[in-house]
Amino acid sequence: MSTHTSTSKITTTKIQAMKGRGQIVSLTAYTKPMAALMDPYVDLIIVGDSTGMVAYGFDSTLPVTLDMMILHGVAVVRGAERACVVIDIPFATYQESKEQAYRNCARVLIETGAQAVKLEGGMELVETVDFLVQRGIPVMAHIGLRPQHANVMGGFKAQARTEQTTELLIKEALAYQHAGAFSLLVEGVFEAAARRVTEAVAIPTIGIGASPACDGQVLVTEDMLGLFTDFTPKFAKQYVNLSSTIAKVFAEFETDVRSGKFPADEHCFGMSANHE
Ligand SMILES: Nc1nc(=O)c2c([nH]1)NC[C@@H]1CN(c3ccc(C(=O)N[C@@H](CCC(=O)O)C(=O)O)cc3)CN21
Ligand SMILES: CC(C)C(=O)C(=O)O
Ligand SMILES: [Mg+2]
Repeated sequence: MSTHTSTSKITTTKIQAMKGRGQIVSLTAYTKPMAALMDPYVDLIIVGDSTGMVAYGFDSTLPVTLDMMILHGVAVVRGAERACVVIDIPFATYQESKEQAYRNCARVLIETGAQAVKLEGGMELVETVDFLVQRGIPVMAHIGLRPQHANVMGGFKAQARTEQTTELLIKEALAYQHAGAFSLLVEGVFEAAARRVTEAVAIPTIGIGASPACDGQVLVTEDMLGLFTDFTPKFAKQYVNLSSTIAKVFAEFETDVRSGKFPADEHCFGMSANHE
């Protein structure tokens, strides 16, 4: 049951103010019906570039385009009455320059009506985030495991295991806060690092594979529902296996069609009372 009493839109400033007031609840969505189903229960909906792996079958998020994110963003915004909607900006559409980032992030917000964008980065992207926020674009900064960096990192590997890498993560988090990010997405980091980052910054941390120490939690919805089975990150809790339910329905449909049980009279035009 949702604890929210009003149906007014949750803004990025409301999300920012939720730090220290209980856990922030978030899930990913790529379509209108999923967004509408989760809207009463979540504070934040992230239109993730994980859609490239979950819905399109790519083996990384790199081939996802700005046009794909905009179309999914349009759909999700139509299903999200109250949750804050944040859209992932895909690989190679913001790293070239802060002007390129502004042009593409502005296009995403204008064409979708979402509240904010999410960008993956380290220290190299702080100046860009500052540029965007000063010009009216709310940014969630995605730190730690950055799937768009998988080719440089040698795959999807947990981050901030050592004291040195933990200190770098804290430095990045503080720099993004200073640049005006309204929140941080912290992915795939060791518990001690997530806890120290969350304690160090005044903006909320939303974790995925980043321990309960964060100010909020997000999961890829298809992982939680058992609708994505190509791989399972250690941090993905599967609440239900909808894949097996759906497969059973498809098998039943096959049986019905092959046996002539479907369609029945009630599914057909002109077959009700009198056959000539
Ligand atoms: N369906 C889905 N769920 C996700 O969480 C997700 C995506 N797709 N696509 C984009 C990224 C990729 N992510 C991933 C993918 C794989 C692992 C993984 O298999 N990790 C291993 C090894 C970790 C290590 O070596 O440190 C694990 O056991 O969790 C983690 C995150 C998270 N994101
Ligand atoms: C970590 C999650 C929210 C993400 O970036 C994605 O789904 O693409
Ligand atoms: Mg992403």
